[in-house]
Amino acid sequence: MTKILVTGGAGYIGAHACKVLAREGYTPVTFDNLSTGWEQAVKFGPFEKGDLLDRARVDEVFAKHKPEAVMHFAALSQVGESMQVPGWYWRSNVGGAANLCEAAVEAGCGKFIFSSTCATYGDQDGVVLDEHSKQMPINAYGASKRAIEDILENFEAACGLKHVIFRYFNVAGGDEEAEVGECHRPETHLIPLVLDAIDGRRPKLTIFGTDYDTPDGTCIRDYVHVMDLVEAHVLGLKWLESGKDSRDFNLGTGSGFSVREVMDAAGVVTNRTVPYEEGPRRAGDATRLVSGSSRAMDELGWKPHRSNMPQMIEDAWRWHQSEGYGV
Ligand SMILES: NC(=O)c1ccc[n+]([C@@H]2O[C@H](COP(=O)([O-])OP(=O)(O)OC[C@H]3O[C@@H](n4cnc5c(N)ncnc54)[C@H](O)[C@@H]3O)[C@@H](O)[C@H]2O)c1
Ligand SMILES: O=c1ccn([C@@H]2O[C@H](COP(=O)(O)OP(=O)(O)O[C@H]3O[C@H](CO)[C@@H](O)[C@H](O)[C@H]3O)[C@@H](O)[C@H]2O)c(=O)[nH]1
Repeated sequence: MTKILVTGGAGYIGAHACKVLAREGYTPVTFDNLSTGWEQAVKFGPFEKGDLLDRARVDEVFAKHKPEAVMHFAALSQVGESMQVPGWYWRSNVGGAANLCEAAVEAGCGKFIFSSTCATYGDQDGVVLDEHSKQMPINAYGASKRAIEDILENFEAACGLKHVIFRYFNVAGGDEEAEVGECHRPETHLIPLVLDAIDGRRPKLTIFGTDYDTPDGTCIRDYVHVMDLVEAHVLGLKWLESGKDSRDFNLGTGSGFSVREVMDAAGVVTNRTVPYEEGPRRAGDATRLVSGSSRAMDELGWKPHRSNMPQMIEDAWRWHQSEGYGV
């Protein structure tokens, strides 16, 4: 079976990608240092423990498995943290990606699918964010991802490495069977934190900023279901397999939800109230990030049919109430 090297396959999105790749007849080979991931999440193919900054180890894994393509999910990915330790983000995300591209090219692997982010667009309130929008990141995380997009352009020009770049908006929800799910420790993402507050795992949710220029004063994001998102990656893989050119795609739905709207929706789905307090803004947060693009739907034939707020919360809630990875 065709092998795909999945960096970050022990993490939230990477584990869901492995599940869908296996379902589609590929063998996902997870490469992960377990810094924020879980060995228990690696269920659908072999596991190779390693760090992308360890070039010899990356080479070893390419030589052993000879993957047809790379899906590169591994990264440090917290906006707030990136503003506290920017050097770590640049070193790990950008250095790791450069190593991975070089190793892929030297091993004769010519297809690369990359998890980028709408955080590369920065804070452009009122602007529809499509693939032509200017990229002006306002935090170190987004800047490191923007730099990796440049690396991919350079590797294509210099070595012919073909790529698909996916700029995700906010990823939420989980596998319908709850075999894998969102498990960040510490958790920083809004929906799992809202669910933690609802079921008493945390005393309350803190809303980061209520003075933004939005109808209810809280930040607006575009949420996309993780299973829809990883299905787009399989379409991206098939795009490259069919010999098409490198391409970038936003992955969002075009609908924005404020922090308060997410809390309200979670209250309805779970039939509970969300204990909360209002707090100050978090450094690096953009006011509004909503996709204005249908390129993935038009060109890849992507159908994000689970990406509605009640379904995403329901799937996240199912995982939340399960034993998860037992951690
Ligand atoms: N979660 C979101 O809403 C979202 C939105 C936009 C983009 N993304 C991107 O999607 C990707 C996956 O995000 P996630 O939420 O699944 O994160 P995650 O933290 O759950 O998964 C990342 C995985 O990468 C591994 N990893 C990190 N650095 C590594 C290194 N140097 N070498 C080897 N393994 C390493 C971690 O151990 C972890 O298993 C990231 O690139 C992130 O930037 C996520
Ligand atoms: O306790 C919390 C946590 C979050 N928020 C707010 O909720 C929104 C969403 O925050 P979060 O879930 O942390 O996601 P983002 O900071 O938007 O970042 C996510 O979404 C980005 C794309 O928008 C990805 O690139 C990142 O990897 C991913 O972490 C933001 O306005 C936060 O300020 C709160 O008010 N309270």
